[in-house]
Amino acid sequence: MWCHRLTHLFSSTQCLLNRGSGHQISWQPRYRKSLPAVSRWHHMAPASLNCTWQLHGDHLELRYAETLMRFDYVWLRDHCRSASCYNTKTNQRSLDTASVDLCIKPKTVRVDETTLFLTWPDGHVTRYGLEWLVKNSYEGQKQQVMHPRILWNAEIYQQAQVPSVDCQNFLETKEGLKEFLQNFLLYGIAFVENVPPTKEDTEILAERISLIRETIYGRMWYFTSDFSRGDTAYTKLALDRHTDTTYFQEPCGIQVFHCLKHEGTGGRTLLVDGFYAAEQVLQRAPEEFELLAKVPLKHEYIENVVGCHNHMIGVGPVLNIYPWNNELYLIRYNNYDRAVINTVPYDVVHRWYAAHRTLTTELRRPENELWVKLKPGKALFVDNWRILHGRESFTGYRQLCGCYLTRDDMLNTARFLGLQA
Ligand SMILES: C[N+](C)(C)CCCC[C@H](N)C(=O)O
Ligand SMILES: O=C(O)CCC(=O)C(=O)O
Ligand SMILES: [Fe+2]
Repeated sequence: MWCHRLTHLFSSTQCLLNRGSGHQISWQPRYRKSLPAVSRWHHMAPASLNCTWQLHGDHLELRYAETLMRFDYVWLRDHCRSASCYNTKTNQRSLDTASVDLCIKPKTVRVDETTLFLTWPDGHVTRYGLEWLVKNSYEGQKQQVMHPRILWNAEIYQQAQVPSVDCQNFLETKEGLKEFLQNFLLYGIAFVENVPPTKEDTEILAERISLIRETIYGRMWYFTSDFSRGDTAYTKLALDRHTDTTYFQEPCGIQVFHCLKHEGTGGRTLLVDGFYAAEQVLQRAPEEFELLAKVPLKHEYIENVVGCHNHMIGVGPVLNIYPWNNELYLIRYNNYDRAVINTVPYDVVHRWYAAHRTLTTELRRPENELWVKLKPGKALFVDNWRILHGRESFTGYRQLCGCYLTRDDMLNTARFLGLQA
């Protein structure tokens, strides 16, 4: 039995992390035919009594820092950090993994206070720091929070009183940028204030945290209700909550909105934390959560207006989770752009509709809705992999500008600033 440990670093309603056995999307490791185990535990000198190890037919078992770890022998050879196996200047592997005998076993094993030493049949010696092993082992990874997040409904978000960052502070100081990114990572939305209301200034903001992802809508876009493009966004109509570009194989990571002008009524922006809603589904109906995470669907963008002919298709489940720790990382939800369902048989389709309804009910709870009125000078960054946006219908002239950004490069900036991302 493969055990998943539940890790509670945040309360369960606040964090969608390692969910463990409650939710059965996990994978089973394939065991090689095990050789008889050597069941003699090795204890270390008094100084390191907290480390014990045991050699098995196909793996090494190591207990250190209250973590029981199991290492496959090929893994231990493959990750060798010696000068001939790993280039510390480039942080790249030099060892050709394909040259490792899949039945390899260490000839000798030794552990001192800090280090595990393995000698291989050809005499090569591999050293691992015990701390490094804890950090990099499967078991150690599972105990770590990958992405700290605060899941929110309107009340949680408002009570948190997350401050907007001042534009100058954001552009000119490391602290301003770091505070902004920390909030963005935690909540999936963040605001910058006192931005000059132009497309060019919005572009400068966007480039401070990531790279602009150019799409069929251009690099920086401007839009009004002129129906210049074949999409409801270019009208005055209300738009229900959704994520954008669900019809891309990889939906855009971040969306930036800056309202440059609005002379009229309505047009407020709706924001809903998709991960909070998904967490509610997981708590109430785990089998429906699983279905939403497993059934692949198509989303489609078909446009035929003067000068714009586009047909985009993206396939993927509504909820995307990392298979190894069940962490949710992307929600793909857009009922407008969802294509014909022809990837699932009829009986699964029916259960899928029921699961989709459960999620929709959560997403539509008024207490989960955060309404904001975007004004010139206030730029909004939305994590399009997590937060749904929508808008109220409006009257009058309204002009929005913005762009999409890549998520990887935002994470890169965050890591550079020392944030966990
Ligand atoms: C943001 N901008 C106006 C450029 C594009 C809007 C794209 C709308 C599309 N239905 C989607 O949800 O992806
Ligand atoms: O008009 C708005 O406020 C947002 C429209 C929209 O959903 C979009 O542009 O992606
Ligand atoms: Fe949108």
